[in-house]
Amino acid sequence: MISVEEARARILEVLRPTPAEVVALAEAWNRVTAAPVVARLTQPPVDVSAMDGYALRAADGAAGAVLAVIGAAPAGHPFDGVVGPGQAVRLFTGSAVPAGADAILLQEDAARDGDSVRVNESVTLGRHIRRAGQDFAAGDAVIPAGRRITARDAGLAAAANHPWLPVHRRPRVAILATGDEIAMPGEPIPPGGIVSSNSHALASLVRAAGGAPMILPNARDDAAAIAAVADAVAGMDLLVTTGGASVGDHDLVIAALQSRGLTLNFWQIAMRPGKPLLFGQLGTTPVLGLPGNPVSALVCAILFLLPALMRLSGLPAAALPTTAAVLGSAVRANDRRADYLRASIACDAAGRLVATPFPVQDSAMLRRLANADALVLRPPHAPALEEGAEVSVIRLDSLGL
Ligand SMILES: Nc1nc2c(c(=O)[nH]1)N[C@H]1C(S)=C(S)[C@@H](COP(=O)(O)OP(=O)(O)OC[C@H]3O[C@@H](n4cnc5c(N)ncnc54)[C@H](O)[C@@H]3O)O[C@H]1N2
Ligand code: MOO
Repeated sequence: MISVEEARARILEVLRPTPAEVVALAEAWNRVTAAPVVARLTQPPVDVSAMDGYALRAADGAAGAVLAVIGAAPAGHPFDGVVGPGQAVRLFTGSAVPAGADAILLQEDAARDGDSVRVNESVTLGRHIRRAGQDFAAGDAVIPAGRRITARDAGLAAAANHPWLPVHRRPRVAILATGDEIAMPGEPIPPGGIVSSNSHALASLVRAAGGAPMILPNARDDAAAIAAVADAVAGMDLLVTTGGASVGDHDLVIAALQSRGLTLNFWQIAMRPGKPLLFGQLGTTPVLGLPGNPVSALVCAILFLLPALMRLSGLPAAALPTTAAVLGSAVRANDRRADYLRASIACDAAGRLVATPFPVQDSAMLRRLANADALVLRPPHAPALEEGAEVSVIRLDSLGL
């Protein structure tokens, strides 16, 4: 059994970002840039006023001075003359500062009288002038490659005059649930069977991470049925299977896919829940085989599928961030499998995060997982800890999953 860290590294080593496609800026939110966004213009393009008021020479702007108003320059209508000594030009927020002027007299600090204006408050050289290029200059890389476009980035790309952006194609992820006992929600359930929750949970997770999920029809515990998916997944960026990964007589995923050329990179990791995780390559399609137990499948998806999707999407791939918390109840010493305990989170009077693991940690208890706020990390062979001891947690609430 390999460690969680080695398993993640082996997965990320194999995966490559999807190729680029060009999308309209309106569609670019949450996509990942495939090239730096380079400004196609300078912002602001010229020196502009940050306030409504008058442009003048700072030397003329002492309190009590009276200046001749020689014109006006509304935003978008630059004044094409020069502001000379003793002169001022009316302007507004966003107006280009006319040649000759080097200060702004605020409207509130001025008294207008026909063609002249009186300075009531002395001006300061350069104050209230936004310099050309103060935000960015043409040729600046304003957004790097490999960044998920936020609403702020979309605004920045627009300001830099980009109607389209090159982004990585959404990773296409095929999802296959296996098992004679499972039925899709709403379908007839075989005797003693259960409804497949994994396909929908995983599809939602893939979508949340910016991927395009494709739920395949469930495969029975039958080698030929599982092998048949090899044809369906050509052209997918990843095949995710659930179930049939353990050691039972009906756990056929590895053997069935090996009959279609699967090369196994690893099988079984030192982790709970999720020991029977497998990873390999089926033709050009990487295969991540998750355990069937719903909690195991989802915890493994959080630990391995999310970073895999980051890599495929063109993002820097990394383990999920952890947060420090204190235990709300004691935990036992751990064995050789890293444990990820489902826990609730609260804040104590001192403002510390308190993580309280649920007393029962069965990997079939999906409701518990859905209600968990965090996973408490218990490294292999970690000692027993008392209530109040420090632990690392992965916040599930902030992942939006
Ligand atoms: N003798 C051993 N038995 C088991 C071992 C072991 O090492 N030795 N490992 C256990 C661990 S740990 C896990 S996890 C499970 C995983 O087994 P599989 O990946 O082969 O999963 P299945 O046996 O097919 O199913 C397990 C469980 O999950 C339910 N299931 C399956 N698919 C779905 C689905 N799409 N949606 C919801 N639930 C699903 C299935 O009905 C079973 O109850 O093996 C242990 N056994
Ligand atoms: O690892 Mo299994 O995932 O313990 O139930």
